Amino acid sequence: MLRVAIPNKGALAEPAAQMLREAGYRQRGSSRELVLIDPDNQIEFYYLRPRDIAVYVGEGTLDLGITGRDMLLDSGAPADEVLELGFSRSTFRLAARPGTAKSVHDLEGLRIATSYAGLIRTYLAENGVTAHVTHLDGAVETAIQLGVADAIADVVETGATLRQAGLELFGDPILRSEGVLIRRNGTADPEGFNLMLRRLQGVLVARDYVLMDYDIAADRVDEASRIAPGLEGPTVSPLHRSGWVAVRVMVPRADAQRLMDELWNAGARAILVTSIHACRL
Ligand SMILES: Nc1ncnc2c1ncn2[C@@H]1O[C@H](COP(=O)(O)OP(=O)(O)OP(=O)(O)O)[C@@H](O)[C@H]1O
Ligand SMILES: O=P(O)(O)OC[C@H]1O[C@H](OP(=O)(O)OP(=O)(O)O)[C@H](O)[C@@H]1O
Ligand SMILES: [Mg+2]
Repeated sequence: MLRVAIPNKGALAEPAAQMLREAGYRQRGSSRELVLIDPDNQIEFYYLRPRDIAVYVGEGTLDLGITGRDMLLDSGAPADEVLELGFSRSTFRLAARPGTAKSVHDLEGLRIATSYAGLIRTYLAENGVTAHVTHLDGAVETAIQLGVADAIADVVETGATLRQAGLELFGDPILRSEGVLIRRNGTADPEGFNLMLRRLQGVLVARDYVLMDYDIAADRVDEASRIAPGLEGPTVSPLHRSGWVAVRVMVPRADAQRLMDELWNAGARAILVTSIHACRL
């Protein structure tokens, strides 16, 4: 059986389980379940703390895992990212009270609190800065108010938590993170790995793309295909109306409205957009 680590709580847990369900895997019904076997797919899912997942996968105890890129790199575990999953997007950034610092170089000799000590130590070293790093489990924004730190390095999504704490971002973003599928580096593909990869890729494509159908005069297909080329070129079928064809093409969901406008201007009519429920490319 393929053994796969899934985050049991936090920002990654629900989107990871949802993506696996969409990929046709069983997921647990209650947060009390720590292990779930999906016999149809020959997979054991282990629900673990997101921070521990890279460690288990890096040691080879588990074959694959879903965690955040920031957690993977912070752990230093010998595991590689194999697929970006597009959820739990965040940026790892420096913040402090206004006026404290303008860049990482202003942190010389100061105290920095973070849950990602590995990441920040590497970043300080890369920038030739020596500072005191204090590791905290969470709620690091409060460390400044409590006088434990002069600056923090933390995960930022909307920035609402920082604003609430009266803090400001400074310096360049350190890392852009999202949920990722990971595996131990330098090992042979575990049994069932390629199947899971293809299924997850299918979910990503089904989420990001829509099908666009339209009718158009045959002599304008080339022009329309330049507007919406599709992944592997459009499918063109004959229509009863002479000189016209039906075209089907996959387009990014986010571009659908703009492409419909442009295709209309290029002579396309009866333009329809349909969601993709599942796919295997
Ligand atoms: N508010 C957020 N929005 C988007 N992604 C986030 C957010 N907070 C954390 N993440 C990302 O989710 C992943 C897991 O972080 P999370 O905060 O859930 O873990 P944790 O702090 O160990 O768990 P917990 O907060 O439950 O103790 C990380 O990759 C992080 O970048
Ligand atoms: O930019 P925002 O949208 O405000 O999100 C960022 C916040 O979310 C995370 O906290 P979490 O809820 O995971 O608590 P934690 O600090 O205990 O990990 C992160 O550590 C920030 O505090
Ligand atoms: Mg957290």
